[in-house]
Amino acid sequence: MSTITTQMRQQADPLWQASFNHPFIKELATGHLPMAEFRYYLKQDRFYLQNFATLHGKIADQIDDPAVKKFLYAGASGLNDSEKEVRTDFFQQLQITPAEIQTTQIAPNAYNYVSHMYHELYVGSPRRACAALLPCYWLYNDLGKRLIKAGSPVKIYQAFIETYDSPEFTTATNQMISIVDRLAEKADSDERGAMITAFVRSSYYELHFWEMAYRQQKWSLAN
Ligand SMILES: Cc1ncc(C[n+]2csc(CCO)c2C)c(N)n1
Repeated sequence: MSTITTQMRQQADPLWQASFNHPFIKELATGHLPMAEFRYYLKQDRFYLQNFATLHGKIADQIDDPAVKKFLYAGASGLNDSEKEVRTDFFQQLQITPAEIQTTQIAPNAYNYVSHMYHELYVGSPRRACAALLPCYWLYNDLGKRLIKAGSPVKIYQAFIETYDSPEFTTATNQMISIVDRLAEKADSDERGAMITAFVRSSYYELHFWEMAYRQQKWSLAN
């Protein structure tokens, strides 16, 4: 029997391929991505990252396994250091001020993605919530490894790519993959199925996060 994370990755593959081929990613690499779209992404991602850290803590509260608890509490205390530093830097470079952040409306896909993760924890289980967190690490690590080969001619895009290719981030990703595999060992087949669904749905929201930024999505039909 293959591991649950292998099954997850296989089932989500069409969504992952669509992320790798999304114009936001392609243009990030060529340097043609309009800065307005990257700024939009960063502002929406701020909301995502804050909730992502909060969720780590809330899941850790409910998990028994001490090693998993420790990993999640570390994630709750903030993002990994390089990601945090790089984001502060980006906001300064692009002059995204606290006032601009305050007046930013959270867009539908960012809201839906975060809501999905809370749903997995509070209506589902801590195991399902961990499965929902995994594409965040894993997809970005895969993207980092792919994009680093050619890099980007735009300095800030290159810095963004480098964050996700670092050895620390690869280690964290591998730890999270092992955690999900371990949590699945004691789950029955319904729960395992629900974990896979949670992972595939997060992969969908990851894909639509690029689309959201590329289209500068709003709460209206006209875009
Ligand atoms: C929509 C979205 N998905 C994933 C990440 C990447 N990411 C966010 S938190 C974290 C864990 C450790 O820092 C990682 C890898 C992102 N930035 N935005």
